[in-house]
Amino acid sequence: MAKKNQSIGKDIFRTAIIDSFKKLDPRNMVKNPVMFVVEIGFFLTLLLSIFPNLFGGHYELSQIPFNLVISFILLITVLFGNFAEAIAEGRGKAQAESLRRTKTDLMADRREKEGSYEKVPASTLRKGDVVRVTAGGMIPADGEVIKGLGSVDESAITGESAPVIRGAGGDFSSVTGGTKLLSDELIIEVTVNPGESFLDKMIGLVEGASRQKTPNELALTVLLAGLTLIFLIVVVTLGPFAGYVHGSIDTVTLIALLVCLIPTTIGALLSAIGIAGMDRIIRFNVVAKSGKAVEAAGDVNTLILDKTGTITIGNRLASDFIPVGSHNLKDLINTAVLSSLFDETPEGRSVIDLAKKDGVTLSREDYNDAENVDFSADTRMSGLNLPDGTMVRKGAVDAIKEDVQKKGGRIPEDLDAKMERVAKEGGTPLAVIKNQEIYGLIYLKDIIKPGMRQRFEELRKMGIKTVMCTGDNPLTAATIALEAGVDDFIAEAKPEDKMRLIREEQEQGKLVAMSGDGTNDAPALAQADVGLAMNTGTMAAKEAGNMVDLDSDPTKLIEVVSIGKQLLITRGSITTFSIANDVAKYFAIIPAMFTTIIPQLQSLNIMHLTSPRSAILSAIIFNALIIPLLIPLAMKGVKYRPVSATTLLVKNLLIYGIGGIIVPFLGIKIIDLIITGLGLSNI
Ligand SMILES: Nc1ncnc2c1ncn2[C@@H]1O[C@H](COP(=O)(O)OP(=O)(O)OP(=O)(O)O)[C@@H](O)[C@H]1O
Ligand SMILES: [K+]
Ligand SMILES: [Mg+2]
Repeated sequence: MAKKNQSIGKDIFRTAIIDSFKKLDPRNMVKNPVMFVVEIGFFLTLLLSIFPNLFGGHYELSQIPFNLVISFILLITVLFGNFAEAIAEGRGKAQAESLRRTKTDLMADRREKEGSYEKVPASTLRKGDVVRVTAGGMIPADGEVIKGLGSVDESAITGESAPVIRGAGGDFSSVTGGTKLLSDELIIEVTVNPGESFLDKMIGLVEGASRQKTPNELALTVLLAGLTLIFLIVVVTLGPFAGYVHGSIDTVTLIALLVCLIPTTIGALLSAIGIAGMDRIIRFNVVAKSGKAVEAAGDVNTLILDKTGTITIGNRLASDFIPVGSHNLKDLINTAVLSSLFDETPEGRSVIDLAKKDGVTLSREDYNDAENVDFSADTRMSGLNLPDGTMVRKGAVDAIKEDVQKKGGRIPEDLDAKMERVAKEGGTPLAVIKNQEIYGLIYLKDIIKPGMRQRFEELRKMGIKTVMCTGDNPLTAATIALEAGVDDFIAEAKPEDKMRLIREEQEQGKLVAMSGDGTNDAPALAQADVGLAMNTGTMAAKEAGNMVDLDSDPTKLIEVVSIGKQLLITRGSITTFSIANDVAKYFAIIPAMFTTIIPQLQSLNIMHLTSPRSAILSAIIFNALIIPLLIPLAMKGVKYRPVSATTLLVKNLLIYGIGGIIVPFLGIKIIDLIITGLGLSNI
């Protein structure tokens, strides 16, 4: 989607400038206490330019140009802050615009009560409606495929041109309105009402319309407001203090001092940093439902991944039939096909396909009166109940064994050895039963995605623990876990086990991220601090998670974590810089203010600025200029490499702390020289 427009275009720039002025509205500014104080400072200095003796004191005509200049610089400071926020928002708005263009007026084939189909505008479709889409047609609304299988071009949403398979049953059943069916026919049940579609929600998210301060941002805002209040008290008491030593400091100078001391740099950039972080996630084709989710990603300690489809390719196909006990291959294949006759999962269909190669096919029509039992992650079985009471199932070996034992059946002696052989190769064995007789195994093959080991290595360097959580048996799980290089694994996990694992980690004070696509993953996705749902997954999963990956690549959690960390580090670095920065301005202004009153303070005047007024001007100009200079850093983020948290902290303190002290010394001195050169040092 957004990959294409990464640069900031002319339009965004122009809109951002206009928005910087609109944002001057005090009702908006009050949300940012630090910058609001600067705005109040602007109004006061402006008033004092017009009425220099507003607060008493003696009227000096020479005061007016100086007051005006200070007032103007304060206005510019506020505008710079607003511009930073506006430009960060602008990119999102541009992306929303391009998404909106993909929303065209579609027509839909809606099923009526009598079962016939009628053409209606897609905008009238409601939750529960059933529509038919044929090859070449557009999918009119978000929904769940209830019949059929076809390839879909989702490039309008994901930017990926490779078609994806969508079909009934399994974890690939959800489709998105505005995408195009390339082959076959799908019957789809609409899952959303008008205006609530995935695309609508995405537009809202990238536009930032629903953006709220994250808890971290809120905490930092409170802290910055506290600092501002402290400096306000300090500066206000300076007046009487000067009076005590028989001097006086004019109000404009005090306001300039206050603005220099309060953390305006971070105050101005805080919101832009957050928006830019969200934006970076979007450019990775991940839609985050809140900024909080992105931040949580930066603090994640434990990553929970499922095996099938995340660590492995996930296209688990039947590759062999292995009879056990006294049963022959033919009987096993027949029973396996019977158990899979109505199983729409990729596993089920692959059994039918493999049997066909062995010359065994059964027709669904002959079994119309059989009762179909769908696969569920709870039972870990699927199959049929025939009208004569015969029960046919295939499923996870431990689940089948338990079932057979409950019915008083016998476990064939060679079952375990044969199952182990499959599992040790990383395959998934499914046992096949008719009533209480185990006929043999189906060997489901899956392979590990390339590059997984490396990615887990990176995560380890970041101090993140990876746990594979699978419904498969312990042996298969152990094989895959070892091969992929995860830190830990849990096997034979039911959906509630995933959730329990997440809770246990959270109870130890850890932040947990997981990715998932199935309906069975939904509770865990909701419980996790970061729940990354796959776009190919079911609606339930997408709704439960707080992020959706449009490319449906579960390993992207790794990038999401990096982006989250980068966001936190960027904010931390600029905060450090901002506060360190203010220390330097203190050294520029205080001596300048007091040297006439208390000559002893001359020893503090280490910067040797030309005149008190030039010192104040230089400091406040630097204070304003540093904001736009840091916008690129706020937007792009501080570079992040996987290293331990302490190394990172030390490094950033050195760069942004010490840098934050040195840079303004140089900057203010240079500005002072320029002002002096221009002959304005005694304005
Ligand atoms: N269509 C099916 N019919 C019968 N049994 C199945 C079917 N699909 C999977 N199984 C069995 O149920 C088990 C659990 O499946 P589930 O989808 O919950 O987890 P998984 O896909 O193995 O692992 P993961 O949680 O890593 O995705 C599988 O390991 C397999 O043994
Ligand atoms: K400041
Ligand atoms: Mg699964």
